[in-house]
Amino acid sequence: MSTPNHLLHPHSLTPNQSHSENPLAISSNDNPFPIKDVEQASSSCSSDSGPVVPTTPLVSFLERVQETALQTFGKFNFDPKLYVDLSLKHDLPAAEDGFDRLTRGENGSVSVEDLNEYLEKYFEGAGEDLVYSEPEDYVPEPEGFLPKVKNQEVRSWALEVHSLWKNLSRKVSSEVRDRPELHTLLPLPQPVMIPGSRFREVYYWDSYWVIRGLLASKMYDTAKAIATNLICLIEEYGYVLNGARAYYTTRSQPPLLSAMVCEIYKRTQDHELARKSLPALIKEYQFWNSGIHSVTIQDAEASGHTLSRYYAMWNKPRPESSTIDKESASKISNASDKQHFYREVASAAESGWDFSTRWMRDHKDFATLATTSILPVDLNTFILGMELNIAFLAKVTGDCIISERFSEASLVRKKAMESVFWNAEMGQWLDYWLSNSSCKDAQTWEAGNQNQKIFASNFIPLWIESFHSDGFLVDKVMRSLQSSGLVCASGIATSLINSGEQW
Ligand SMILES: OC[C@H]1O[C@H](O[C@H]2O[C@H](CO)[C@@H](O)[C@H](O)[C@H]2O)[C@H](O)[C@@H](O)[C@@H]1O
Repeated sequence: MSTPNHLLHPHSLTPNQSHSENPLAISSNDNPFPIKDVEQASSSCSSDSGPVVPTTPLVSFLERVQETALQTFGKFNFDPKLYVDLSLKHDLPAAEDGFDRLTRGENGSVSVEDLNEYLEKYFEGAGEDLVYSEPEDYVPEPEGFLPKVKNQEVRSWALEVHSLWKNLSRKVSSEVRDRPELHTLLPLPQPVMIPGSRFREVYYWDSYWVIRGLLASKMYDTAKAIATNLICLIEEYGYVLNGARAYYTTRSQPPLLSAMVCEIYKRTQDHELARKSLPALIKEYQFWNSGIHSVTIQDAEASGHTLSRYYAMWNKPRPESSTIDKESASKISNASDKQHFYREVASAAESGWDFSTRWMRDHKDFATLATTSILPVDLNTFILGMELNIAFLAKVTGDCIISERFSEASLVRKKAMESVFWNAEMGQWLDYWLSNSSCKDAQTWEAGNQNQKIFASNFIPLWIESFHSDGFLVDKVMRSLQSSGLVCASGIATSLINSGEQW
């Protein structure tokens, strides 16, 4: 027996440096989004440093339930996330009291019967607080649907995919709004699309592809609703969370909201959405371009190039995978090294590439994860896109000053990407290893710090007009992609190392 069925209900450089040429650079003393209740860890070189955003008492308690469930049900078919997705039937002290009264064996396990009874008595099934919601703009065959697809077989398959919107559409139940302290699900004002299966909540970067799909399906209102939810998260937290759960507040995910808004704007010319999104997008931009996320590298001429990195505000096991993370860290004995490792794990989750050899110093050893020591090509491409998108949205809403500043910032980042990432010999942009992730005042660019391993992310800059408008460059990069070994019969592999990791 693994997990009780009722719980599986289907409906149910240095941080802070800012001396680059970026016209929008933010001084370390002038952080515009002081994150609420952030614990500052010490910043010595050997120990973990950086901010920690606390989670809620409910999340911490559910991690304890998760641990007991593992001890009781065993590893087989065990999904730790299920337990942090439960919501309380009564208040937290009652559930804690019931939990403390369970009779335990030596390893902390309880009998399967007792635990099932306890879970039934105190919790609603995971996902029950996100209720089905019929998307109002869904029609079985939208007018003008994929006009270029003529083949009947492909069209019917595409329509089948289109019909999945009906399965994935949800809204947050009113109970979450009324008693948020009983739920790890966060209240969102508009309907949502979930990835499905164990992912019973909205995810940040998944929403980009969701919106691309919704636009192809002509479901413009649903697409706008999803962007609006993400804007609300920025208004509340200062950044878009990894996902809409209390345990995802400690990190973001690849920042693609500006791309979502622009895609919607280009189809609908919705000025109101463009206008409403701008302050939020600027706030998000500041999140990614200040404090721990921002690093400056000096080139040989002593010019500073400021780029961004992933850096989670968390140095403990990820609550949704707490039991797994603890096991991964079990060989690390020093407490501070453990914290450091947990931050690297959470930062890899922030990258969306959880997990990948891309973030490991030794691809055979997961404990060598070093996400915060890497300046990633894809993240900086997304931020370059953000600069261009903000410039565009500011222009269409009549704010020429903002528009010009962001266009200038995009030129500065493009130059930084060319100086730090571009490798002319390989015809790719390469991730850059920081010499030291937190201790040195200035880092000087060194050719040997470019990570010469091949990843799909090395080609992502071609997605952005500033790069793909250069025909000569496109030819060179395309030749490099064709011969990279990444192009497979059914898609592009993320790396050349078959490590068993997801990415
Ligand atoms: O499709 C949703 C996301 O799924 C993966 O990551 C998520 O699950 C992890 C473990 O449960 C969690 O730690 C991570 O933060 C989540 O985003 C996937 O790797 C993501 O790219 C994807 O957005």
